[in-house]
Amino acid sequence: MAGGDLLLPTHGGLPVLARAFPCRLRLRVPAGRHRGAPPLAASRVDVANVVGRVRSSGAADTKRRRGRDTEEGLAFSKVVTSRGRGGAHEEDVVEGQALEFAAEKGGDEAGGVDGSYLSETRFDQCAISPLSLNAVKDAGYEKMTQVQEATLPIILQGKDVLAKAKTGTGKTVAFLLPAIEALSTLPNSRRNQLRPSINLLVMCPTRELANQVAVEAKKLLKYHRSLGVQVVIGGTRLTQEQRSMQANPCQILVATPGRLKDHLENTPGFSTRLKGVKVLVLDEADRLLDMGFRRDIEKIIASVPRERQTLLFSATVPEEVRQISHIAMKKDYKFINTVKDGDEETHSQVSQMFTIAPLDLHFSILYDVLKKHVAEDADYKVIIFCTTAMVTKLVAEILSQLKLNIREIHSRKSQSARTKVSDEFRKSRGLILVSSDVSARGVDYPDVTLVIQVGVPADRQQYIHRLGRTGRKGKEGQGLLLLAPWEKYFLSNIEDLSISEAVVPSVDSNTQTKVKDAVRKVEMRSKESAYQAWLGYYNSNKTIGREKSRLVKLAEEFSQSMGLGVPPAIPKQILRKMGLNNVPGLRST
Ligand SMILES: Nc1ncnc2c1ncn2[C@@H]1O[C@H](COP(=O)(O)OP(=O)(O)OP(=O)(O)O)[C@@H](O)[C@H]1O
Repeated sequence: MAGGDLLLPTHGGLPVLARAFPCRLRLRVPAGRHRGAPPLAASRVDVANVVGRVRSSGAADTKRRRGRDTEEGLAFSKVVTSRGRGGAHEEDVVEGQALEFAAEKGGDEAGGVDGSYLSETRFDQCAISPLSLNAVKDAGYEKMTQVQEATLPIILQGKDVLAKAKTGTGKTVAFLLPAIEALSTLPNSRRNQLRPSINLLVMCPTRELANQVAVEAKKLLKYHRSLGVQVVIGGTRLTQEQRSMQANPCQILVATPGRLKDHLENTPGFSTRLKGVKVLVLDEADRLLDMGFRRDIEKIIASVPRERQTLLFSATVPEEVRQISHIAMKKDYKFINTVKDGDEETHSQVSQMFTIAPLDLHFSILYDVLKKHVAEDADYKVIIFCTTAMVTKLVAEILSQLKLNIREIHSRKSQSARTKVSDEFRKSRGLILVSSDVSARGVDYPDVTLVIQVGVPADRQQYIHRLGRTGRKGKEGQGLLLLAPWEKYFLSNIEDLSISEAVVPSVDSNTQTKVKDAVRKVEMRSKESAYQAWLGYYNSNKTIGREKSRLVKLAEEFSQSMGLGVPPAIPKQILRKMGLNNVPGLRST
């Protein structure tokens, strides 16, 4: 950074970004863009003392959906133009009834800076069983969160519900608790069979999230001795899961779509067990209903009884998800939106910044920001999101060479390694997790201090969910989006969020040399894989992948940033799969 000064509003703000950027920043305040804040009196303030908020307005109208194979660098994305945001009221016309619950500011609760995620209603004021109530107490929950308060009575009535609530505000308990209540009233005979029916099926897009949901379910089941929970997520041999389901069949199943489909097709008696489903939950519903998972989900829905209760939960519910929610829910479902009309989908206590810098500076900037953050906050806990599994691996290797305390998680790691890293990161501080989108949604790592997104996220939703790994339960957090100049177009998708520009840090030559050395030490194979994955990811990006000759030039820039004079060659069949077999400038093997 040019050692610049910070132009800040003087009306307040959080001293949080100082940790990520203890150097001085220049915030760009777009003219006439702030809303709902007192007039901004810009003054020069050291960023180490205070960071202000800058609000922008305008609605993003372009939403993207992507396939789940981005991890392999073979993603596809489809641009869908919605009718605009804040559509809760329009949506009444489509189907279902929209209910809005204003999340007004509350006091400072549960250790957070913003208690607004909690309601004033205590669990013991609700019509839930003493068994559940005791478990809720043991879990340390006293008041309900806003989304729990808003959805519980309606779910207990047996209604289908589509619920939207910001990240980290307790949606898991919101669907699990009433679903468990519904199960606990089923006649005992159903539960005592040798191979009992599955009565509650929870679908999650990732293995980590499925495991986490099962852990939360176990907490709530503590006193419901006759109810059990099981997870089927893949990553282990199918036979192993089959054996454990046979040895200890449970009424609650948490699953990822691919593996559930495998069991439907290959596990004797499994489809019969699914005929007992009373409640179906799609956690991260918009993700499960997008093109990457849609087919599997449709098949799963066709395998459970039509007469059931369905609950769809997410922090983001784009218009197109409302349009297709009839795939899963009854016509008279309730849409419960706890994000107040006009409020942002992200948390106000999370400061968001973006930086636009040439690709060849990204590793140095990343190191610089991390070094400063680590030095400022002994309790640091950082997640860095990268575009693909292989780019994640590369970034983790570079940062490890630089002696930072790095862990790595993505789809190419074994499930046991993923679980180990995930458990460690949940419990620890002083760690940096470099991750692909396997950690983007739902995973609840407490006290993450900073989320960095390197490269353009798949879509607006993914940006919001990744950012949502920090600032959970009303706590402070920071987010940084690091883009190359040609990725700047993405900002129009998030221009309604409170995100401000930070100028490019001026990384000193010592740091640059150190980073170059670290990059040089990384194995060639990692670089080759990262290059291939990078090309696949951006090739499938509707904006960047449109012009192939430009894409090839940008990929060359990426390969140079890894210190390679000549971009690596790519196997012919992979180039063909990407539709890049005859593009000049690409080398093939
Ligand atoms: N009533 C409550 N009081 C205090 N803490 C709660 C309460 N309900 C849930 N929590 C805790 O809040 C945290 C966030 O919950 P959860 O992971 O369900 O959030 P979420 O809304 O599903 O987030 P995401 O959108 O990222 O999936 C968890 O640690 C959970 O244990």
